[in-house]
Amino acid sequence: MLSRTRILGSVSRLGASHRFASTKSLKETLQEVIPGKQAQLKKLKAEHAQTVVGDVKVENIIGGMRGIKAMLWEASVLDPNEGIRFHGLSIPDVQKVLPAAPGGKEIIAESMLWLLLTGQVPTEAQTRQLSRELAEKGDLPPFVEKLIDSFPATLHPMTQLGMGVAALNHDSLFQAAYEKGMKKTEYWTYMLDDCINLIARLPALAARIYRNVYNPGTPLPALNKDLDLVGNYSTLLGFGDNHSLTEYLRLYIALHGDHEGGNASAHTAHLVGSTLSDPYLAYSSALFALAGPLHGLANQEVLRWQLAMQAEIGSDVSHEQIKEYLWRTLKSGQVVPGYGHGVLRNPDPRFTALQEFCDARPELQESSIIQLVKKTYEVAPGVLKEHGKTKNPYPNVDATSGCVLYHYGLKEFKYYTVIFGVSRALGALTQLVWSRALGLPIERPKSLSMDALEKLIK
Ligand SMILES: CC(=O)SCCNC(=O)CCNC(=O)[C@H](O)C(C)(C)COP(=O)(O)OP(=O)(O)OC[C@H]1O[C@@H](n2cnc3c(N)ncnc32)[C@H](O)[C@@H]1OP(=O)(O)O
Ligand SMILES: O=C([O-])CC(=O)C(=O)O
Repeated sequence: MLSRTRILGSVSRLGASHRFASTKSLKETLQEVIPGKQAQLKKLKAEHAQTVVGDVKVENIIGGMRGIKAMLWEASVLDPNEGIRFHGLSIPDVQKVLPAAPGGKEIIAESMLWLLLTGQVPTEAQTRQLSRELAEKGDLPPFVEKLIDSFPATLHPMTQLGMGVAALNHDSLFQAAYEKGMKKTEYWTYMLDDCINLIARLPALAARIYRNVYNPGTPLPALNKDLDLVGNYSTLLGFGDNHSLTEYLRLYIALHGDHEGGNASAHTAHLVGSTLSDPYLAYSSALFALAGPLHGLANQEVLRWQLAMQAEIGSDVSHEQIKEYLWRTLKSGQVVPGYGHGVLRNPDPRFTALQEFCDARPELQESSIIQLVKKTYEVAPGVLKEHGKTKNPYPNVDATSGCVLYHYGLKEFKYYTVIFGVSRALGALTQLVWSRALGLPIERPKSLSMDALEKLIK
């Protein structure tokens, strides 16, 4: 593990303005940081616009653009072997330096958001100030409550979340200012205001969906202005007195916040936002990408698959029995959910951090579902290597994220991707602010038909 001194070094390596933040607000801090980034981009354009940093092969074009370096994304970069770094900080680094909730130990959404947006580690006071701001802005407009309440309980929670987020654009400050004719230099400030308002409203929106689908008629408490975002979310879900689950949700939501720009949800937000669509519409689109089983929905699929395994072969199973079950899944032409990755080539450090959370808690050590996930991890990479298709036979974060929720009583696994959706807003919305601050253009890559491609090859 890195020493605190080395982590502080890593934070300060980000530049003179990226040391530990002062007493400034989030907007004031960004105001200070933005000119330096704008100058960096100007220099890159002036000195390196024609510098070649990679080449494009036919396999990239037909292979989902895998491997092409094609987007600017400021808050995080994913290394295939080491995993994600947020402004240069690894997961163990952020676990050391980012403020937790009062009485808690895990990173919270606010401190992660501050780091993602500014590249700085917030002080305790700044974190609390942001928590209060989010709680004060967190109520839903009554028409959105009515809209959500009108959905049938059988409508998938992710569809409800995406529709609710899109409807919140009724109040978009960015869109209103655009209609009035704001200057390009003002884009980012309205974008920031919208992004903060959206993040603030996600707990009330996501919890209302949970209440309507799984506990209809149960009253929803008012937001507590002294709680952090996830503390409030957990309370609204009905788990506020379960400290372990609340802490787990804090860690889960902070760690899923950003995974560089090319993943399907973040990229969707970036693409839609590049048309100057407001952040509610951009993030709503991202949520529908997250709702696919190869991406965010895999966390629901993992649990469904592990429970089916448990129902078929029992809880106290041998490695050999799990191997046979894995082979049955593969031979039936299905993917093993929670394994493989588009970029990672080692176990996902988010998976490792969530496993460490389990290892530190005796009640989780005794949980049959958590033990089954662990045993599966012990044999799945070997089976997937032997199967020989996937480039990465190791677990991704979805392999473990749901089982802790399940153990602590949040058992409705069709809801799990909504929690991921509350989290991914932190990174996707951060980049929308940066895209507007840097004046990035509309995204428009070149496509080719197979005939056009063959012509090019000749
Ligand atoms: C938060 C997240 O989004 S993390 C990802 C969550 N998704 C999952 O866990 C679903 C299971 N995993 C997968 O489907 C894939 O590994 C993905 C979608 C994550 C990555 O896809 P790719 O980058 O295309 O993976 P890769 O290049 O290794 O795929 C090569 C082949 O291996 C297969 N493969 C990849 N992962 C798996 C798996 N877990 N089980 C079985 N086969 C797999 C692919 O389907 C592909 O088969 P094909 O040649 O018949 O089309
Ligand atoms: O990076 C990816 O492609 C998928 C992923 O793990 C994420 O979005 O969190």
